[in-house]
Amino acid sequence: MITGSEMAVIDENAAAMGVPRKQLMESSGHAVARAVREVADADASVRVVAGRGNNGGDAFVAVRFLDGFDVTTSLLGRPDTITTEIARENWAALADGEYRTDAVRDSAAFDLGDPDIVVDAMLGTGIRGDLREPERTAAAAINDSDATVVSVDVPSGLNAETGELAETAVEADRVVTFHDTKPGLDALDADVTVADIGIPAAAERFVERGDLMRLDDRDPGSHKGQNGEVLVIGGGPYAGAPALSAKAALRAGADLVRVACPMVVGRELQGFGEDLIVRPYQGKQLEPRQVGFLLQMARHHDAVVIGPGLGDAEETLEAVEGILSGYSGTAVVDADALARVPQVDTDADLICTPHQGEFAKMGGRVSDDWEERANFVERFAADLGQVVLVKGAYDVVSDGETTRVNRTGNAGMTVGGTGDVLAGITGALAATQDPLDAAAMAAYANGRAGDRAFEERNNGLVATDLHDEIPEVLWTDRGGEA
Ligand SMILES: NC(=O)C1=CN([C@@H]2O[C@H](COP(=O)(O)OP(=O)(O)OC[C@H]3O[C@@H](n4cnc5c(N)ncnc54)[C@H](O)[C@@H]3O)[C@@H](O)[C@H]2O)[C@H](O)CC1
Ligand SMILES: [K+]
Repeated sequence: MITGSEMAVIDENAAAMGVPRKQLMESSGHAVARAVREVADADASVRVVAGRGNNGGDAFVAVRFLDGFDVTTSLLGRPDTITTEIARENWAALADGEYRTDAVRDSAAFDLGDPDIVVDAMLGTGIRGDLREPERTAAAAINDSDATVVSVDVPSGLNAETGELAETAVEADRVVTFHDTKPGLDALDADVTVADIGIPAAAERFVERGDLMRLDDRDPGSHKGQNGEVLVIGGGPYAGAPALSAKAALRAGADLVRVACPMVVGRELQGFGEDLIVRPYQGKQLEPRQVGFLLQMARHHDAVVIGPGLGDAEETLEAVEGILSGYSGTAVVDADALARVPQVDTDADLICTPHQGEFAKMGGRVSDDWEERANFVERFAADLGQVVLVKGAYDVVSDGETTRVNRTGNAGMTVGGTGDVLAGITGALAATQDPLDAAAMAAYANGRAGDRAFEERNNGLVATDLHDEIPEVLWTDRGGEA
């Protein structure tokens, strides 16, 4: 099962891989036509009732595959208000092909007639709220008629995000849904078929620009509040690492980032930027006596990043264990802090970000072959019950069930500090997103930022170069087409 918004992610990934949505629409339309042929007698009359989005577009395609039937296509609205280019093109193809079409101006002008079959293509995954006019009147007419109703993707009125059915929803006899079943379809008294529309498996496996659509405010799946507050627990032997993470978190959209660090590096850390809020504690390194204070702070943040620059002193790692075992929010665990993850008992949702060496130390199996590595990481994540992101030329992200692979990034990024940047981006995204999605998007964004920096700096790239590229990658450069 897949929600409408996750479908849009995969769709965009497919487009990024050279399979544009118009091609998918052609397959969708063909599948709808096949379903109509299955229920239609040779002399059946077919009435297509289409909305102005891509759900309607699928039906316009279907009409071209129904030559020989008595088909009339009604568009609910003016042709120039069709919302997407590809739906408009397929509508125009009907007009140019002398197919029988009409555009319904308002509900008073809608007359269903008495067709044998209705193709319900008013609303698909793009629905918001209850049916408005003229869709509402059309749905009532469809439900009053004796026609066999074939719904495209979902019955108009079913919300593919929540599975909720509007009171005025179309009552379908058959549903042809695409790629995978959608929430709510199971509960219907209808014959549901899932049509393969040619989305490459890679569009789900690999992280691509479509994954970043989850950051879109208009995403119907997102009920995220503000953009989150992140606490970085790092520093001691090193001051640069937590600064790199914290700045990356800010660039990745976090509203507030605080860095808790030993007093000895506090001033140096503050020197890295006025945007950083530094909360120094006594001592030269993290020790168990700070656990209480840090846990209290952590509770007031949406996500914690723990590890950058902490070092591996025994007291420090003991304190890490104390923090993780007392914390129940979301934490990104990086660098030396990773060592204690396998033995800690925690209620927190962890996102562990080891490179291959750290992963091996945690007990994971490594491999040079990314597919084999993906299997190893998946099993390790399943045993651990946490999200694991193993960095490499191909990053592997898994929660033990779903495993994603990221291909962005380049050899220039082997320079120190890029892992700290990744941890910071992951923390910012984990403040508002599901942990697995956050890790996948962060790996993609970090690599893309590195690729953009590499274009300018080549092998002279340094970790701070990535910071400036992050906003562009996350919010401007992610493409998207209708
Ligand atoms: N990979 C795939 O699954 C593919 C699916 N396709 C089909 O595209 C639709 C989704 O298309 P989209 O354009 O995003 O949205 P809709 O057509 O569902 O609706 C948008 C349209 O409806 C208006 N609207 C929204 N809410 C309401 C309402 N409550 N009442 C009335 N009107 C409403 C809105 O303003 C827009 O005009 C998916 O379901 C598939 O059928 C593609 O073929 C590509 C592959
Ligand atoms: K529909």
